[in-house]
Amino acid sequence: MDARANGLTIKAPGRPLTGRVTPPGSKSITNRVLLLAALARGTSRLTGALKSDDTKLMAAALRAMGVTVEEPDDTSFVVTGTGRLQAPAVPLFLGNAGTATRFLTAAVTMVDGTVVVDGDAHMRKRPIGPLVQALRSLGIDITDTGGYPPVTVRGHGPFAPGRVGIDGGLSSQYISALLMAAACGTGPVEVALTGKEIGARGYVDLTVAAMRAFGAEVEQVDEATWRVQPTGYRAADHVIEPDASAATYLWGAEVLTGGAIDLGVPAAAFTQPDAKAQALIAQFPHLPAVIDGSQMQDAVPTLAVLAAFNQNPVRFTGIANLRVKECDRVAALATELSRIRPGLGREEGDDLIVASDPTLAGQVLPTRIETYADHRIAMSFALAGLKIGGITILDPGCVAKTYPAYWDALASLGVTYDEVA
Ligand SMILES: O=C(O)C1=C[C@@H](OP(=O)(O)O)[C@@H](O)[C@H](O)C1
Ligand SMILES: C=C(OP(=O)(O)O)C(=O)O
Repeated sequence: MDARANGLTIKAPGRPLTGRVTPPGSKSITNRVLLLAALARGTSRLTGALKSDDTKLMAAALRAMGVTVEEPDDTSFVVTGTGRLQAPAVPLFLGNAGTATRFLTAAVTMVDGTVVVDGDAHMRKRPIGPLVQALRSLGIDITDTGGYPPVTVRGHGPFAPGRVGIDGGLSSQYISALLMAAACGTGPVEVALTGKEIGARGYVDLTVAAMRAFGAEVEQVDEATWRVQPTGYRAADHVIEPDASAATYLWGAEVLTGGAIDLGVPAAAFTQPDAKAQALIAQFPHLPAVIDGSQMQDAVPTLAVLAAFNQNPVRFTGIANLRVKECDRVAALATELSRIRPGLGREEGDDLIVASDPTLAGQVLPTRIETYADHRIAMSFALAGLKIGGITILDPGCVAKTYPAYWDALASLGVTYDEVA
């Protein structure tokens, strides 16, 4: 099996999938601790790390700013920082890594010099305006391109003490970015939410936990305000937990095939928000009629594909910001589900409605699934291929963003593929 193939046609196994597959390290935690270790003075050993497009781009950007990032093995980074980032000689290219792009946009304001933060054509369509405006309100000289990358920062040192408001409605990553940079300020900084409730608060909790692990003092003053003390960061050794979003595909494969897949880690041990999806996945084929996806956003593609085989239809709510992820996931899920069987998925406002059809299982429905360069569309629709014959996932290599070994992991459970040239 070659993930560089134009497509992979999945052969429905027709039997329960059993075996042991440990998901790779968490993307969210890896990219947080890479940055925090880089901002610390001294050497930090990060183990259990994810090595994928998103984390390699983060590591490369940090190297370009004078940080030593060594890779002694496939799951470790050893990071040696000086407590300062240097201005890079060329623009930082961050592909379609939202975490790296947003986190670094705030962090590079501390650099003495000009930094351009840029991404690929997809990232250039993902909004960054609210973060840029918040940084500008702190007196930072920063410009974006109509609300999108590339962003140009003329850095002049750490944040001054004060308060910064941020609307995290489009992305919680803006809040995480400000919090992580704030600990390197010259005095206490308060980060306050403006606008309505954010999706995925759990990602901010993840940020606070990572910051504390590297010596930061951050307290949540109230529901909408965090106060960060100017401690800077202390080098630390850190064990990164497996990726909860990656785990959802394995939990999904297990319930869809009636199998038993040992992830080597219980669902309750994850601290990432997507682990909440496990309690829903365990209810398959009786998923609830309404699922609020706001606190488990990256798990929604997994749940949506499972919903197609559920006993009752499912409406997904709270997912408006799935429209500004790697692709418009609300539209992509509706379109690709309906490619399998007309009407299987549809949009209603920003909700996604998945019509359930348990009789899909066992049918042969030759379908070429467009993946829109979105790893989660590829990985979730592969689950449909476990039950339906003829499902082809186009551009299967896009899983390299967060789970390069995905196709091998399914193969290790006995799934086979035909390559489409
Ligand atoms: O902070 C993080 O690690 C992430 C936050 C979420 O994004 P948004 O905050 O942009 O919704 C999530 O979708 C992304 O995969 C990872
Ligand atoms: C939205 C995602 O990624 P990011 O925002 O980190 O690019 C994701 O991995 O589903």
